[in-house]
Amino acid sequence: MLQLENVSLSVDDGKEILKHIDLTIEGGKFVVITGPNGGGKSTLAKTIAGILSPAEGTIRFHGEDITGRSITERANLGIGFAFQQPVRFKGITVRDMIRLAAGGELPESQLCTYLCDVGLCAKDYIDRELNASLSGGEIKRIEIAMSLARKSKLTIFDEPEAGIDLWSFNNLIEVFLKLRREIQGSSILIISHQERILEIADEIVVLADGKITAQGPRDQILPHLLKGESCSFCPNQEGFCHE
Ligand SMILES: Nc1ncnc2c1ncn2[C@@H]1O[C@H](COP(=O)(O)OP(=O)(O)OP(=O)(O)O)[C@@H](O)[C@H]1O
Repeated sequence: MLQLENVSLSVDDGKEILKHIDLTIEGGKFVVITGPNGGGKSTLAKTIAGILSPAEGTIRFHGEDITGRSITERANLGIGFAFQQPVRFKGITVRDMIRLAAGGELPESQLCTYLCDVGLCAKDYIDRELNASLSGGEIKRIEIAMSLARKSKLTIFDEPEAGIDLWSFNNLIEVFLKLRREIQGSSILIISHQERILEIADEIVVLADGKITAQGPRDQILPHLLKGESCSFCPNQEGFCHE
């Protein structure tokens, strides 16, 4: 479904953030990318979504070369991205945003289900404006509800657990388990450090120092991540891939 071949990305000062990444994500898979802070995970997610452009390499989605495609074009092709720090829009309600994400009208009951799934009481939130009065955790959950409504072929979540309280985190795991049951031909790519999210992955990818240092089925990779304090997948053996 998604193929990255030899993808590299540098920032303005010449620092190489992604180094020759080869990665394939098959349809119907729930894939978690983990690794030490600063390893390049968010940069990789943004490169797949089209927010950042690689200096070299090719990105293919369903066989089509999308390397030069914009974020909007990729969204239209079916790549959805849930931001680590979601944007807030003045004058637009939660209802409007979820409908926009779904691409049209939605029965009220379905709108409410998306909000309930992320632990928000629909009657309290559906007509709220998406503005600064919402807390970081609330807006994050709304962003996840929008991703559920979008039903993209590939949905990318960058640290969905960030800023979410423990009760909502338990809910979030339920949401991902539900998504995992329902994905069929679609795929989910999650950037996360959380053991409970790693535990429900089909595949785990470890990214450290801009390189993929391990990749494989959860049962192969997770025991190594949990084994010791220092992660055996870190190239310098000093980083901590799992927190
Ligand atoms: N625009 C930029 N200019 C300079 N350095 C950058 C830029 N963007 C990212 N970096 C650096 O690239 C590295 C990778 O950043 P990235 O946010 O992708 O890491 P990450 O693996 O998602 O980290 P975390 O787990 O802390 O969220 C970091 O060292 C970061 O400081």
